[in-house]
Amino acid sequence: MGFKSDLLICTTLECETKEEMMASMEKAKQEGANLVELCIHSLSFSHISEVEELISHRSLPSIVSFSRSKGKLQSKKTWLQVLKLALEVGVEFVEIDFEEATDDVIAELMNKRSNSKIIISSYLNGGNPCKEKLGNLIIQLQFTGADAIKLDMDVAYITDVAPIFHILTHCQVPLITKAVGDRGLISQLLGPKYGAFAVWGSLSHKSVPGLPSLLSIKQVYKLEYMTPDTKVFGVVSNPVGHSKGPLLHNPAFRHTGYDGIYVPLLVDNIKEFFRVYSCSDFAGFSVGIPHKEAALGCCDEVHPLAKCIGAVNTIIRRPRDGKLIGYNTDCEACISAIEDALRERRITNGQASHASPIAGKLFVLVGAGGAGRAIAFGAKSRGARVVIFNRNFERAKALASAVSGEALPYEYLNTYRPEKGMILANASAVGMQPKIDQTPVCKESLGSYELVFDAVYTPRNTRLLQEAAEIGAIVVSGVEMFIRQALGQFKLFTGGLAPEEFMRKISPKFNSFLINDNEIRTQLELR
Ligand SMILES: O=C1C[C@@](O)(C(=O)O)C[C@@H](O)[C@@H]1O
Repeated sequence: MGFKSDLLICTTLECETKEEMMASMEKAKQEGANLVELCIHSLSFSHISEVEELISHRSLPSIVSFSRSKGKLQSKKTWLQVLKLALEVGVEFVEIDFEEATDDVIAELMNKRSNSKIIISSYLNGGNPCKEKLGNLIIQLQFTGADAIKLDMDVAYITDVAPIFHILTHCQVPLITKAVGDRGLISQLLGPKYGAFAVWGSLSHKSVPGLPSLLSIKQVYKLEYMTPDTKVFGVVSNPVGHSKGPLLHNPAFRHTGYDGIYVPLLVDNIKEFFRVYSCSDFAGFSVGIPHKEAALGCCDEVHPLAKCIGAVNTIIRRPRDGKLIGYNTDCEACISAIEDALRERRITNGQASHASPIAGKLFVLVGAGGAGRAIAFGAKSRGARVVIFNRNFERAKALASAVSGEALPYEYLNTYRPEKGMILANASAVGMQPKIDQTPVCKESLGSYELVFDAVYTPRNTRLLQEAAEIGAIVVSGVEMFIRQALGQFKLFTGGLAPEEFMRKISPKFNSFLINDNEIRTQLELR
């Protein structure tokens, strides 16, 4: 893997006082930034000498920017004075808005500078501009004679980011681009692949929609290692922020020396997503809620198990012909985790047998979405009797008929106790972060279950699992299913075996990663 040591990792500092700005700069440095954007327009200062002091004492290479439209009514004179002063002090970059960049201003700044570079920036509001419009704007920006140009644009959908990659590849001048908003995240995470010389991140205490944290850039994605050949993988989901996929797959790629990156993909329309991101670089995908069923229709070929389940959680782009092939790794992941836990108990009790410990059992499933379908088919394939509860009764009935099971009205779930020793599997989102105080089945009803499984893995120990453990049931966490389905995906993504021991070793860090700095260090030491 190549090392792009010259990648600039930047964060924007908007602070009221010089002292705050200095402290934030220090923090940015600790979190891995090697460049900061000092927004002078956010500062309250009574004399320009304060700005001079700030710039002279900067602890990181800096971009001095001063947006007059966002500023605190400083006059044009102050504005120009600040920019010229920054050049005199020898700051690395000075940034000006395209609207302010008249020929006179540019000439004045060019005359003043020695080694500083001038960035001319523009903000494009309104989403989804066509390639031509973007191309024209870039030409205009280049025409100013700037050393680098910067383009921030609002995006409404993840597919609106694609033109950014196009212009990054074709621009003649160093280009910085940012797609603003939640759906713009990949503009930073994949930018270096397409030639971006700088990426933006946020400080850990100040999350900004659409920006990765500086810590995740350095520790999780390691963007400085990205090359044009890096293969792109990601989890197509909505919401996607809860996914621990990036924390598992990125270190696993590195551990095995595979040149890939795995990113969160916040997708609204999955068909459109695959239509737009159709090049071979986008090599493989995990599919999460609510897209697992619709994903089936996006594939050119579907593995028989996934077809039978009616849900796809893994898609790879076949290198030889670019076709999308769908798989389901959820089914085996969940059922084998439940079987292993039951077998362990049987072995402890001296009752080991070769048959599936699920065979003949009453298997109570909550949820009939993509994950629920995979679990229902898995349970049926092992000879269980499947009973399905789902808020939407029609969906429960449809799934029950597909697995020759029974659907019961959701209201009966809490009183359903036909026999002892049943298995309960929650495949609904009840209990998932942030609603962690919720549970699909009340504690009083859990006594009839020998084993309780929860597909929810954020948090690791859901209320359902806590209460099941309290009454002595065997509990199987969604983390186990998550790891197993990811092991299957890794194999499909890379064609090689997944580093299981390593992936298991890093998974206990999931809950605290990116929250606590010490945890991140521990994670790093593990690698
Ligand atoms: O259900 C899940 C979880 C997941 O969506 C995630 O959160 O990373 C990834 C999917 O592959 C898997 O089937």
